[in-house]
Amino acid sequence: MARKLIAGNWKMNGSLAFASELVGGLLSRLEQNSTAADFAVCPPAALLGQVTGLTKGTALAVGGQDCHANTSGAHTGDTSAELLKDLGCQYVLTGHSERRTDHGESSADVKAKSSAAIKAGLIPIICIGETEGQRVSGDTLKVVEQQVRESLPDEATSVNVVLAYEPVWAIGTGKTATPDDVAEVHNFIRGLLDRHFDEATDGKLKILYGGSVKPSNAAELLGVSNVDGALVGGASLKVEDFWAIGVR
Ligand SMILES: O=C[C@H](O)COP(=O)(O)O
Repeated sequence: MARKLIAGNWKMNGSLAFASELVGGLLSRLEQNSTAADFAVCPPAALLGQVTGLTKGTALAVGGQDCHANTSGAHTGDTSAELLKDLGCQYVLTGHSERRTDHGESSADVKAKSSAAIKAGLIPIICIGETEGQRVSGDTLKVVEQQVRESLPDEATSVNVVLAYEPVWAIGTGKTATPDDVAEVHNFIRGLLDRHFDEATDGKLKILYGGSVKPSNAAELLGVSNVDGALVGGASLKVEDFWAIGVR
């Protein structure tokens, strides 16, 4: 069975001391245990150099939270995928709903960023998901299909990208999609991907679930068919909770 990926998105949280403590805690647990899941952390850009320094040569992967579509240039405040790769990252989040909302990122932007990530040798974790209004209107599958189709870059294969289904209404709210909700969307995405790549992508292209994942609901959510891991926000900020989500 393919290993699950448990990725922690720290969002705009953390400090030098926090990163040192959290990463240290994860590394000591990884050294002392064999796990059935792979772990990754996605700290804020300013902490990436410190974190990749701590994780170099270990089983803990690191990802950025965003990258620019261009390789370099006059883009104040942005970070290129090349620099993330140079720092030692393996992943980068693209299209997180907070970036789609806070920074007006469209799926076309997400596609361009994901393409840049692949070209730089990173695996983009491409985030998609419907808002509460879209779910209530019965548009969930339509929205998810459009986001998948418009966000997947041309360079995508079943092994160089990861998708993360994050219903926006479940992010940071404590509301969690039911296992049936998650199964419906993940099975639907799997069907889309199989048709898109003209191959059975099962076990290769990972589809993560994100939205209020915590130790108490992780086993149930990670047990749903076609859930290949989790993208964890709040609960990734406590080493015991993040570890407990991946090690059950
Ligand atoms: O990227 C992570 C998601 O936005 C989930 O955040 P949350 O676990 O705090 O709901």
